[in-house]
Amino acid sequence: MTLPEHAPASQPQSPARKIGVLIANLGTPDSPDYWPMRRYLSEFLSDKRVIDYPAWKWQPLLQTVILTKRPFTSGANYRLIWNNEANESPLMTITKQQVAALRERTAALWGDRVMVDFCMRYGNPSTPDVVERMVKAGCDRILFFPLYPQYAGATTATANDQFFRALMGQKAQPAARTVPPYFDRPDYIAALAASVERALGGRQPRKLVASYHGMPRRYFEEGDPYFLQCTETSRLLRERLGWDEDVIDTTFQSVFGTEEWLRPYTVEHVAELAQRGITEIAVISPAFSADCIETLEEIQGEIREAFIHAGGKEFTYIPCLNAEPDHIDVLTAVIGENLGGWV
Ligand SMILES: C=CC1=C(C)c2cc3[nH]c(cc4nc(cc5[nH]c(cc1n2)c(C)c5CCC(=O)O)C(CCC(=O)O)=C4C)c(C)c3C=C
Ligand SMILES: [Fe+2]
Ligand SMILES: [Fe+2]
Repeated sequence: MTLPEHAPASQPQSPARKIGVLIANLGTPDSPDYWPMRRYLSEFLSDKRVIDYPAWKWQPLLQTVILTKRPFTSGANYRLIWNNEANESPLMTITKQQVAALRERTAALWGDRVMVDFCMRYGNPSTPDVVERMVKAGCDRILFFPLYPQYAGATTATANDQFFRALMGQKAQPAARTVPPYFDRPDYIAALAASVERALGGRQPRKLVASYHGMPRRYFEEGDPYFLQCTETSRLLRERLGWDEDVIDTTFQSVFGTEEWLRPYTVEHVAELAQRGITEIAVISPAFSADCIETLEEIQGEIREAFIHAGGKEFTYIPCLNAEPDHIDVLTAVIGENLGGWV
């Protein structure tokens, strides 16, 4: 290609046009030590989509009280589950496995025209860095896929916000699409049901607790559809399993701060179940596409202990869909549908 005289020497030779599929998850600290934990939590908890108090009110409390103590307590929890071999959190390891599996599938379907990569909303690899890499590799179209089955302002919307902010920095801005929530897709529900059957060997438990990450109740009252999408996932899962209405309970975990969050709280609910004589339960966590600190430490630690302490006997944790082949099938199908007209 002949460049016009005024083109800078560094002008890129237009590389082959590609389509980027950018998988996004929440993020995770680079290490469980104090400063990486503090940096990560500060970025996360300064996000207005997560904590919506005015900065003048929230930042002094966050930067002094909360970020003095929480990096130590959260760091200790991350240490319990850390993948020491790869020196990263389980969320990072599983996200990499999901992306590796998706690359195989997309390569088989669309060859090297489609490139798959991942970014995190907080921490590394950052959304702007990966968008930049995709543009440099020749992507003139990007499909952005926040890996949350249920929409929440604090997860899907803030990931999308960050993606669009990253695009603001691009001179040659690619065309962009975002993937909608998939909480009610029959193949996602079928993959959840299969994970229940795998973990329980096909038997029906006395109670299956579907524990979703919580959020302040006020966000729901102000219009966030997360609660409704979670209850719909539970209902469809129960129907798919063919179980009676009282077998699955929907609960919410990970309460943070002093406001009322979505109820019932998982930790209280499992203790009540044990006290009512329901001493064998299974717990699934459909809002997480990958096992993370909230499932590996909170559910399998704190929540399990609350159940046993209240008289519970058998607590079965059903792992997230992670890089299971049927989960990768679902994600590939979602990608294929959302690439309509591009491939
Ligand atoms: C799956 C959906 C999620 C929603 C909804 C959500 C809302 C939300 N979260 C916080 C505060 C914290 N969340 C933390 C961890 C965390 N949260 C999600 C997902 C959702 N959050 C994931 C996948 C993770 C795990 C990340 C990992 O590295 O494994 C934490 C940090 C953990 C800790 O310090 O112990 C906090 C804090 C709020 C306030 C909120 C709703 C507005
Ligand atoms: Fe969270
Ligand atoms: Fe937690």
